[in-house]
Amino acid sequence: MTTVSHHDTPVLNVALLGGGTVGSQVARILTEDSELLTERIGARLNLAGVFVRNTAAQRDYQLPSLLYTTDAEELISRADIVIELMGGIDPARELILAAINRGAAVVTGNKALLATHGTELFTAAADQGVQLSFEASVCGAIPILRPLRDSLSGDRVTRVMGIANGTTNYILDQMDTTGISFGDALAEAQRLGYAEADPTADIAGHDAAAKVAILASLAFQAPFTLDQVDCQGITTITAEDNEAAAAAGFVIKLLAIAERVSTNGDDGVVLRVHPTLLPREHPLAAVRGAYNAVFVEAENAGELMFYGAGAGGEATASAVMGDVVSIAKRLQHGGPGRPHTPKTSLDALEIGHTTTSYMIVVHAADQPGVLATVASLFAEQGVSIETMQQAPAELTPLEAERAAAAGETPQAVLRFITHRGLEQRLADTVAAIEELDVVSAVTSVLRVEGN
Ligand SMILES: NC(=O)C1=CN([C@@H]2O[C@H](COP(=O)(O)OP(=O)(O)OC[C@H]3O[C@@H](n4cnc5c(N)ncnc54)[C@H](O)[C@@H]3O)[C@@H](O)[C@H]2O)C=CC1
Ligand SMILES: N[C@@H](CC=O)C(=O)O
Ligand code: NA
Repeated sequence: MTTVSHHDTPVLNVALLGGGTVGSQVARILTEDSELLTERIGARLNLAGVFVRNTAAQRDYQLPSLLYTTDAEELISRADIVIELMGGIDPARELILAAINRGAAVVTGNKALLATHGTELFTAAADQGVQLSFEASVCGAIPILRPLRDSLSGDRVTRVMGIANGTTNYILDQMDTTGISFGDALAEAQRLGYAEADPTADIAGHDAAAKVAILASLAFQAPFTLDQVDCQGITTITAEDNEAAAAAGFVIKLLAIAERVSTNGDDGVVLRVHPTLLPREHPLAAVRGAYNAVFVEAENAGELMFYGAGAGGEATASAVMGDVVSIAKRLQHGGPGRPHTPKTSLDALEIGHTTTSYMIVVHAADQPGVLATVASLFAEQGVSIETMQQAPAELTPLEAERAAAAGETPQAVLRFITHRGLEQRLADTVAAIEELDVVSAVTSVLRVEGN
């Protein structure tokens, strides 16, 4: 079905099923990043149409109205790659099968479907020799499925454990840190595009259960389904639970766990999703908002941790597009696709171009006006001060005696932490401070990141 455009660039037709939170962002990337994608793939991705319920509805990213259609079959018949972002079981299942049977490759983010009808879909794809990719279905933007399937395929995974649902993590985090009610936190998660169309799937744990079934299928190389997961959601968590957990030094997280178990001659995998108390210093306790994180334990690799945005339109669209580009490269070039060819036109820039913040420790005369003088140098460079602390310089008794005898001005230590600013301006500020007569030394300049 690949066609050639009038510029001799081959064209791959893409059908998008669903134009909601994630679908809209995929449409945006296909449109706005078309040139970049063409350069990476060696073929142009042509968005042939978007299957929706209502062609007249307003969307997060609006395409020309001609591209919206309610005729999925016709759209699929014109596609090399079909991206399913509708959610739900039917008609998503039937449409994916129709695409596969027509020889189109499929990308989906539909964990509910894969965790219930995965075997049927993967068998159909294998029979037809087409790709079915689904990185977006588990933990949004986090590349977790490909590492499990490919990178760890020479190892034996023993356990997968993590936070796999953004909505519930957001709700629990908001309840824990702001005291907001369950209902308000859920409404906010829906507004931000984290929740499923029916958020019961999130709060009852079914979404995390579907994800852990998919994770386990790849980790243990055996098919697992949603109904095999022991699942408890967060609907029963009360403010009292939160208070008791906090008082004991814990935080409540909804964990999804799949582990290889061999007890009393039974060898298999236990799959579970439930609210869990974690010590506040545990790495998973620090996973805030709609972020997800997954620990993978393997016999030879040891412990690995994957972390990133677990939900949201843009983040999830990134994972969808990763699958699309990978498939498109294979369709275009065969095998694993064209090797990565770096762009030579992109320059490596000097560090002065970056933005960061500084901690600057200044030893200066402890006398009126000095602080204002030093602070004015920040202002001159447009550097904003986040915090400033002043303390008298700590001298040993011997040093103090010697300084007094020499008639030296008492010294103060000023410690500044700046807001983020252009590195060059921060460096220039430090140089200007060092020039001041009232400054005896700048004793420490360190960059601050992660603030
Ligand atoms: N929102 C998120 O953060 C993430 C979502 N996903 C998955 O991606 C998929 C899409 O999610 P969202 O974009 O959030 O959903 P959404 O509810 O915002 O969008 C769904 C779209 O599909 C269309 N649609 C649904 N059923 C249809 C039908 N029967 N006929 C025609 N059109 C239909 C809707 O009109 C809408 O345009 C789901 O499978 C979801 O589980 C996966 C990872 C993250
Ligand atoms: N509803 C899901 C969306 C991503 O998979 C979540 O909250 O994690
Ligand atoms: Na992912």
